[in-house]
Amino acid sequence: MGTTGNALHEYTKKCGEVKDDLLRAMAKLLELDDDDYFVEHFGDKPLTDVRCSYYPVCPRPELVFGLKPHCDATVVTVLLVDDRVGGLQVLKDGVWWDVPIVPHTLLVIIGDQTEIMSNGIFKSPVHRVLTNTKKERLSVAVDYYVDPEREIEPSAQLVNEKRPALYSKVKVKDYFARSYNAFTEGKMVIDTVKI
Ligand SMILES: O=C(O)CCC(=O)C(=O)O
Ligand SMILES: [Fe+2]
Repeated sequence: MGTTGNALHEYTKKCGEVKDDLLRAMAKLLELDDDDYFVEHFGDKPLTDVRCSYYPVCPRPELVFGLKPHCDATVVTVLLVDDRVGGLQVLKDGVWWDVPIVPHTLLVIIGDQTEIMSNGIFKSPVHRVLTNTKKERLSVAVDYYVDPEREIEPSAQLVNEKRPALYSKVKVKDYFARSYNAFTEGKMVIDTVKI
């Protein structure tokens, strides 16, 4: 591995520790018996990928998205956003909100896999990136996924009479397969597992 490869390897390892700490805190918050509930769900062969995105200057931002609306199919995405230019927005109650830039901070986006496992208590937000007429923009996203050969479903501890399972069990690999089509068609893949 070259220098960039080493740096990326170190970076994803460190981000991995952040995401495990965060997922343990989330399991605690949900009062699950096991704080490692989410962490253990990754399985023996979890998938991690890194997406480095470059958004060039765009003369007509009203016509072109940097990245169109979507949800991440991850457990969580750890995002290093450009601290010189905004553009990331999240959809809440039908309104697009700018995600503020906080320098030297990692942004964590909850992904679909956490929404499913938490039976909808944690939501995977719809988000998008706008283009900018003056400044180019960079981001580095580290995506953490459960082992594609495993299945995910709502935690039994978060399913009861008052709150039945909101999502059906799905093999991660199958979820990925649907995810690409959904993205190109502008649909949300999580809707395909909603009960
Ligand atoms: O570039 C960004 O800030 C967000 C990227 C993103 O949403 C993604 O890669 O899934
Ligand atoms: Fe995303």
